[in-house]
Amino acid sequence: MKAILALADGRVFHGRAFGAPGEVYGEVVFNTSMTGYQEILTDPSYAGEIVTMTYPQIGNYGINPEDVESSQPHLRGFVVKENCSFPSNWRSRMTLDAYLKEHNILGIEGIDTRALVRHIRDHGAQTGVISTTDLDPDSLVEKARRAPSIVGRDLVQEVSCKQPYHWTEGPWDLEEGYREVAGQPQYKVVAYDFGIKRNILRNLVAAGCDVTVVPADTPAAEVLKMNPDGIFLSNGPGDPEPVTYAQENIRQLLGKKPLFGICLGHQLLAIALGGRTYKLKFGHRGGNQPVRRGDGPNVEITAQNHGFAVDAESLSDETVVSHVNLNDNTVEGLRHTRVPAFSVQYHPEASPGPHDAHYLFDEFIQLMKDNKTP
Ligand SMILES: NC(=O)CC[C@H](N)C(=O)O
Repeated sequence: MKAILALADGRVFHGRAFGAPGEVYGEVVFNTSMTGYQEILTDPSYAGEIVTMTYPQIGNYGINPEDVESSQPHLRGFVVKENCSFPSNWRSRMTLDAYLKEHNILGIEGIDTRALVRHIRDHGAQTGVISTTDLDPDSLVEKARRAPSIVGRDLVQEVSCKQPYHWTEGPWDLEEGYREVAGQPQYKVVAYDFGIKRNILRNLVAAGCDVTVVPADTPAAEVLKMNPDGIFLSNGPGDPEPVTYAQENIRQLLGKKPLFGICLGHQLLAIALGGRTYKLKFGHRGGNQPVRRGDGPNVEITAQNHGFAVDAESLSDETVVSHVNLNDNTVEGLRHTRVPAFSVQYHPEASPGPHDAHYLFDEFIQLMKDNKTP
């Protein structure tokens, strides 16, 4: 079946449909990870986005029930050069095509993804439409132009949990799969779910935390009533600016309990501290983004997935930029000098990606230890 991807600026790509048929709009972005498509599909941070994979063949190790970052895919559409119909892996249970059909996600293959990515790099990430029902390029470009932009929309409400829950699953292991962690947890953590990835929760459990996940709009007072040792601010989709209730809650929590934020959590913390965010031209999405830690020679290779960033100029004197992206000098981490709060724009939990930044979970533990009230 034919399918078309049309961008708001008029560029059109013809391809073949896989996954579910239909029509969707979303912010067209690209991810340069060579593996990890299942984790990418199920990362709630991609809600509202049409994701292009730069690696030319996707789906070759199939779909297994373990490599998921949430219970279902969240992205709007999936763009690949070649979708592999004959996966080979001992854990594979179904093809990518069958999985996307099951979850009603549109895929388009046979796209010159190199040309698409170069176009996005030159002209910026923008709204696009994938369709199998309307094959008129002019009509699709017009639909892409009229579709809502990712800027200014609160997508957190679409993905956050509705009720609090307790998380106990630890990291994956070849022999046993995901396992519980032995021993009594030492630190009570409340994790705000702005679209949280499971591997963050698994890493917190592995670091010795008793983790309760709460909905994104849980009032600060309610969180404080639970008397946690630390509060985690999760990753999540879309523009941080309209998520004002979270910014307000974070403002109220600052200085009361140690705070650790990742990605959207980092952006929301920055806004709560008086900073601003802005939309990057085409974002950072992939598993090999170099980040410099502090002023020294330490460089981490990191997993990233974001389209917005914190404006360094907007930060107060009390907020230190702790990490910088070596590709474009954007802010990758911050730390408050007076109250216990720090955050990173990238993903120390990887999944998919390198584990260089795993030490950040230990830093959160240390911060909770230093601030523990007897
Ligand atoms: N992974 C994330 O949390 C992404 C943060 C935010 N949605 C962005 O695109 O910048």
